Amino acid sequence: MDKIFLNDLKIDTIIGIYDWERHTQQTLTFDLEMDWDIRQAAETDDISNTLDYGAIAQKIVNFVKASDYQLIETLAEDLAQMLLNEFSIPKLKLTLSKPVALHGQNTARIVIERSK
Ligand SMILES: Nc1nc2c(c(=O)[nH]1)N=C([C@H](O)[C@@H](O)CO)CN2
Repeated sequence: MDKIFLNDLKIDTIIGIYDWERHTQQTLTFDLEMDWDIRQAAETDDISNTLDYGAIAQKIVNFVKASDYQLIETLAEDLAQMLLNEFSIPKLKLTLSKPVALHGQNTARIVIERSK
């Protein structure tokens, strides 16, 4: 299957389980891999025959900015379900990365694959 990628989408939002995280925005990074057969779009050169990654990016930004989850798991799951409902994506892989300070500056990351 062909893939359409949307990588390195950085969005500030409220996320986390600790008191300070409930009033301080943090920058999350999203990477999205979407299954899509690109041949019809390539033949017609028509945006309506493909997944518009610009429209998808805008939906992700709006969704994440309005959210205030505690866990990255919940955000990833709800975001994936929203994308499957709003767009004709047959299957997606979503990577969500969050900066954390555990032993120096680290990155926590979650990767989920979901399909319709
Ligand atoms: N599996 C998870 N573990 C942790 C999460 C999480 O969302 N999923 N969150 C935190 C804190 O919010 C942390 O990110 C603050 O730096 C800790 N563990």
